Amino acid sequence: MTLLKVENVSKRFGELVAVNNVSMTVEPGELRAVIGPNGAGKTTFFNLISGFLTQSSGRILFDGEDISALLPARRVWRGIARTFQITEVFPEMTTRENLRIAVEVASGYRTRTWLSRHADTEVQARVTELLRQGGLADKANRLVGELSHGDQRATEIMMALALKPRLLLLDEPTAGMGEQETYDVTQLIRRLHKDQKLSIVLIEHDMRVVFHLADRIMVLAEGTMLAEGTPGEIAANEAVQAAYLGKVA
Ligand SMILES: Nc1ncnc2c1ncn2[C@@H]1O[C@H](COP(=O)(O)OP(=O)(O)OP(=O)(O)O)[C@@H](O)[C@H]1O
Repeated sequence: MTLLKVENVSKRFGELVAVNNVSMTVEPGELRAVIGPNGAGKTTFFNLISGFLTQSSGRILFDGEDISALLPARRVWRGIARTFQITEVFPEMTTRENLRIAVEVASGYRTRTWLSRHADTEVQARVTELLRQGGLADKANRLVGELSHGDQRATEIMMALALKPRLLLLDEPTAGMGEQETYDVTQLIRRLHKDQKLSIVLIEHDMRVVFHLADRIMVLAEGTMLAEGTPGEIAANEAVQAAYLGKVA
């Protein structure tokens, strides 16, 4: 069954139509990129999926159920997790502590004052697994604020994964990063997608990242969907070249 179905969604801010009648489907295990020039409506589109904004019209189905009216937290519990353009971690805490908080929240232990030995062992095992998957094992005891931008992003992504999402939304995961960090974060996303068959939608400006990762790409321009297709189809699309890729080159 289709995992995410966005149907004819629009978002108006007064006179401005930031997202104009956009539809998109994401199948289980798919990695979908959303690209487009500045102000195209990408972040607004993400905010509609995650529930930080409510659409002016249209609807959003997740796993066949209409989630259009659900608050963000409810969508998280349904299985939609997201990261932000600006990394959201606790810089004064270690990588392990950051992940531990996320695991405790995900397992409902965060509100308890005391954990049984069994629960504690379970949490620790999950944290260790996430550290390993995120390539962070050797940085487990470092303060996150002292890590490279790429490792901070990896920590944030693994915190989102602690929620065991069925859909991960990544808003410009390589924003502001140098070559090496961009490469490392791209490899991490690729691993999560390929090894864990995680369904991912990502907004990304770096075309090398997009064409390396995406199964399918949707191009937004001025709030409307300009094109949709495989990386090959998008690269060959003249409207896209004219409106977007041409400007980048
Ligand atoms: N809360 C808001 N109120 C009013 N206008 C908004 C709001 N959020 C976004 N917009 C406008 O909607 C349009 C789309 O913005 P959005 O941030 O979604 O684009 P974007 O494609 O993510 O851009 P960028 O690549 O620069 O992040 C822009 O014209 C923006 O100014």
